[in-house]
This record gives sequence, C-alpha cells and structure tokens, in this order.
Amino acid sequence: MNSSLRPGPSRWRRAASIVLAAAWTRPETATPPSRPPPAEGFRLLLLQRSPDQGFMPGAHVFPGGVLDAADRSADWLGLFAPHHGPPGFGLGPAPFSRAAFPSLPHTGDSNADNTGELPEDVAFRICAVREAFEEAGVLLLRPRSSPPGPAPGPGLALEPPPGLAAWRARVRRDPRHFLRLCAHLDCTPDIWALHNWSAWLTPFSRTATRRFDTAFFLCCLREPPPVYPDLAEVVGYQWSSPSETTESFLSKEIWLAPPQFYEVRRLANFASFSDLHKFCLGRALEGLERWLPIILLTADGMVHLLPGDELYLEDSDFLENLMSTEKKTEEIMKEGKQFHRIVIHNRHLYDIHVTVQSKHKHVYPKNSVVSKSHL
Ligand SMILES: Nc1ncnc2c1ncn2[C@@H]1O[C@H](COP(=O)(O)O)[C@@H](OP(=O)(O)O)[C@H]1O
Ligand SMILES: CCC(=O)SCCNC(=O)CCNC(=O)[C@H](O)C(C)(C)COP(=O)(O)O
Ligand SMILES: [Mg+2]
Repeated sequence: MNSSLRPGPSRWRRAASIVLAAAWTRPETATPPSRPPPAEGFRLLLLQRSPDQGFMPGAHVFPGGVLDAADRSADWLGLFAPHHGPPGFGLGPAPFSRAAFPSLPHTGDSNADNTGELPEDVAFRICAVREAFEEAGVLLLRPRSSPPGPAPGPGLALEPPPGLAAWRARVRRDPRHFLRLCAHLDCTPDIWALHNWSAWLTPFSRTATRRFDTAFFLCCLREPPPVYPDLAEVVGYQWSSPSETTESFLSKEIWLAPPQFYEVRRLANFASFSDLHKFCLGRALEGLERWLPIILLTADGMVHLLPGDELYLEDSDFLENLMSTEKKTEEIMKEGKQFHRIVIHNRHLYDIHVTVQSKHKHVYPKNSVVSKSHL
C-alpha cells in the first residue's frame, strides 16, 4: 500500500509546542490553601485556550503554535554568531531521521535548497520559544555572552523586560519583532534547553477543522517563571504535575486532547526532576517518529490507534478516513493483544494501553489509573 502523501486535502500546518517542566520543591506561599510540592518534584505548564478559538476551544495545551517564516529567517544568523551557527548551532550531531508513516513532502532540512534559512531543528525551537513568549509571557532566552556547555543544565527563564506588553503586542502582530526583542536584550532563544520529545499529526476526524504537524520539545527549568497569559488566545494557566494534571482531567476541571493526555502520562514515569532532565540529555541524538493517530469509531466510543498497534494500518486511505466497527470497545479490547492505543470512553475518560516495546530510548505512558467513580 502506498504510504506517501497523495495530493488531496491532507494538509498539516507545521507547528511547535513546548512542554515546560519546572522543578518544584518548596510549598507555595501565595494564597491559602497552599499545595504541598508534588510527588514528582516538577510541574508542567498548561495553558487554557480561549473559548473563542476555532480549534480545540477551552482545551488545556502546552504553549505552541504555527511556524512562521520569521522563525527560519537567515537574519537570526547574526545574532547566533560568533559562538553558534550552521550547520549544527551547537545542538550536537543531527538526530537520526526516523522514517514513519506517513512520509510528508516537506520533511528534511530547508537549508538544502541554499536559501540561507535556518535548519529546521533550529527554526522549530525558535517557533516554540516565540510562542511561549506570545502566549504566556515566558522568555526562554540566553545571554549571547554565555554560550551553553556540552551538557547544559536545566534552563532558567529571563525576567520579563520592561514594556513586556508592548513587546508582546508587536511580536503577536509581526513575529519578526521577536528577533528584534532578542537583539534588544542581547540574547538568543535558548534553543539548547529544548529537547526533542515527540511529534504528532492531527488525525482525520469529522469535527477537526484544522490539522497540525507539531514538534513537541521538552524544556526543564530550574524554577517556575511567572506566567502572563495573553488573555486573547490563552485565558488561563496552571502548573501541575503529571499526576495532578491527570486528576484535573478525570475530575473534569480541565480538558486535554489525546496527544496532550498521552504526553502527560508519559511524563508520569519520572520520579524526580533530575531523572527527567538526565533522560532528556540521554536521548538527545535518538530522534523521533512522527505519529499519525488513526481513529477507530466503535459502537460505544472511540479508539485512537497509534503505530505498532495490531489494528494500525499504514494505509494512505486513513489520512482522510476513519475506521469503524459495530463492535463495542470492550469487545475490541478483548480480541487484541498488541496494543498501542488511547481508548476514549468519554470526553473525560481516556485509557492508554501499550503492550509493544518502546523505541528509540523513549518511555511509553503509564496507564491512567481509572477508578469506577469516573466511569
Ligand atoms: N483573541 C483571540 N481569541 C481567539 N483566538 C485567537 C485570538 N487571538 C488569536 N487567536 C487565534 O489563535 C491562533 C494563533 O495561534 P498560534 O499563534 O499559536 O499558532 C490563530 O488561529 P488559527 O491558527 O486558527 O488562525 C488565531 O486566530
Ligand atoms: C481529533 C481529536 C484530536 O486528537 S485533536 C489533536 C489535537 N492535537 C494535535 O493535533 C497535535 C498537537 N498540536 C498542538 O497541540 C498544537 O500546539 C496546537 C494545535 C495547540 C497549536 O494550535 P494553535 O491554534 O495554537 O496554532
Ligand atoms: Mg497557540
């Protein structure tokens, strides 16, 4: 079966998301009741999308958005010099490229066409850092005078500059202003603090109005920076550990799309902030696979099939189609053995089932512990 992208309506907007994991050891002193530090020793930043958003209104997501031409502009070269520049920008050897279904026409290094644009792994990092600034006012920058060492420690967000709101408005209006802000602060985006984590394509569904090809990066921060939601695209935020986030989702305080839920459950494997940071450094060169979930509609629910699952078909028909069955989800589960799937029982109850071996030194999610009271 042909697995390459056919001409047709399959169009994914290229995007980047950043999972910010901040070390969290002290209880919060702010308004009571204060929460004790989480068991995991770190919390993740989740932003609440505006109810007016055209795509996933109201969902909690990691900061992120669509790649802009300004993110790959050759104008960045002057700012990264003299310490960093092509081909690697100090990111180490390029990770292995992992061919996975479906192959998309735009993958590969945009420098190959000699346009002078930044390599993709740099441009996507700049996009993620810019979006974190636009949406959350978090500035993941590094002074140009202090280049990172070979195994950089956890990052630290820069204090917001005077005139944060005006700068942010300018960047939101025209992303080219982000380079001007960095030059003004004599900093570069801290691309070295962003670790390749995962990549997701929005599946075909009858309701999704847009589709994204999103690179997820993970960034460990020594402490949580202050967050200033833009109150336009993003109307709120929370810092919560993987277990706290799971609980918020199950108790219907927040809604997560399946990829975000999967990543939260993956992060539930780490017992401490330093474990997570070491893990990120250890798999820096492994690269990633980009996953296209295929939605299987059942008589009473839905299953998002992921690569490796016995029902997953690398068939280009499923770029634009669902699978469906008249059987109930429970029956489908009883029949199978080789699982890599997210079972959607209802809007606030997902179960992840993975029985396949993890690849490329990554971890697979911990299954969410579902109590009967949530059913
Ligand atoms: N005040 C607002 N309320 C709702 N959505 C907004 C908004 N301001 C911007 N947006 C939307 O947020 C998206 C920008 O996302 P990002 O910069 O993270 O990629 C755009 O959506 P579209 O992507 O649908 O055009 C834009 O229309
Ligand atoms: C059909 C049910 C689904 O699974 S929808 C899945 C939505 N998620 C994705 O497509 C992949 C993850 N991508 C993101 O989370 C993006 O950062 C984004 C979609 C939130 C970016 O959107 P923006 O409007 O900010 O450009
Ligand atoms: Mg966004």
